Amino acid sequence: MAPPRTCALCQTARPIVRRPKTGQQVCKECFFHVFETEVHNTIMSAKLFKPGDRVAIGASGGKDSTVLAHVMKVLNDRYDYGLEMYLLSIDEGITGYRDDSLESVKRNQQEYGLPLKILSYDELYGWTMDAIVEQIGRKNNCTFCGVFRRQALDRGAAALNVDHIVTGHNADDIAETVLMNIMRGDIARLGRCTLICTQGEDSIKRSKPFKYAYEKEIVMYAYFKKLDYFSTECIYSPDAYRGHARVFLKDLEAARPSAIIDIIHSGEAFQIGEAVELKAQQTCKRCGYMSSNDLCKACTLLESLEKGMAKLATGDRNRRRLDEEPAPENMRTIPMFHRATPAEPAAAP
Ligand SMILES: Nc1ncnc2c1ncn2[C@@H]1O[C@H](COP(=O)(O)OP(=O)(O)OP(=O)(O)O)[C@@H](O)[C@H]1O
Repeated sequence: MAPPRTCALCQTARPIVRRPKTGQQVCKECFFHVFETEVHNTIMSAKLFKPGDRVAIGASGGKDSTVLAHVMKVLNDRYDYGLEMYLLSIDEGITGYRDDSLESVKRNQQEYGLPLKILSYDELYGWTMDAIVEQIGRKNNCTFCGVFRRQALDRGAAALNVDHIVTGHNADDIAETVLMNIMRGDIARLGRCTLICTQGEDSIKRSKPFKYAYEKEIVMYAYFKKLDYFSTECIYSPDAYRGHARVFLKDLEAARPSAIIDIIHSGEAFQIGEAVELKAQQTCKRCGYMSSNDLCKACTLLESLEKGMAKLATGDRNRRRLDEEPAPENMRTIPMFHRATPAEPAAAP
């Protein structure tokens, strides 16, 4: 069938893309507009922000967060959200990967004129991912990185005195997570993973304005807008199990593009029974970060690194050996978590 001569939306210009989400043939300007408008509608229907909110954009320099920073700026100006926005980057200390992607973030910072704060694992934990991988190897290092990043983002946000972090998690990421939680039988997480906005007891709000944005459309947007981003995958073997979910999802999407949204809706529709409620939150006895045990996950993992026994930290089998090993005298610990209150002045980025 010959392609249509005019854009399905404006009926005037020549179509140049076929929207992966809907199959519509649209022109470049209409594609930008419909993509931005859908994100705006997501933000409005979830009531993510109110005027005056201070919001940190988790900026990794990759495609999703680069497009997020751009679109957040466009929408904040176009619809007068009244947000005070910051870029927040965590430097995991991965040579040849994060150092390069942070250069993209710095260039974007110049272009958008948003203040940027970079917080490194090295300054917070005394360990870079390069050093962690040296001790633990490539298997399971994602566990350390994920736990450390989550806390680092919260601490960076507290230093900026913001109470809301937005991340570039997209519809594909969320659908993959739904599949992974089903495959693992993790019903408690299944109930939470489709939420557009999460907030622990005293934690900082996190939200995902790209919850319904397809990865393919994000890539197209970045390409046609000529955005400056870093496109290499992490050199320390991305999460293998997620990789299987990703391949499976891509196959489903090829057969039926709505599969991504359908899986998200299925995840949302699950009713979570009382028996699978998450453990109650308290604060870590060592660093004050929220935790469901005496020690938070980051302190536990850091202790295992300091004892030189990090390989034992990610499985339950050898936990006892790890707990029995005395802590080294000069063991590094994470500074006390202190959430700035609105009355306090924010630290300079
Ligand atoms: N080092 C980091 N510093 C700040 N934010 C981060 C960092 N790593 C991840 N994030 C945030 O978490 C989101 C999801 O991260 P993930 O690791 O899945 O990367 P991704 O899907 O490749 O996204 P991106 O393309 O933005 O890197 C990112 O879009 C970003 O908002």
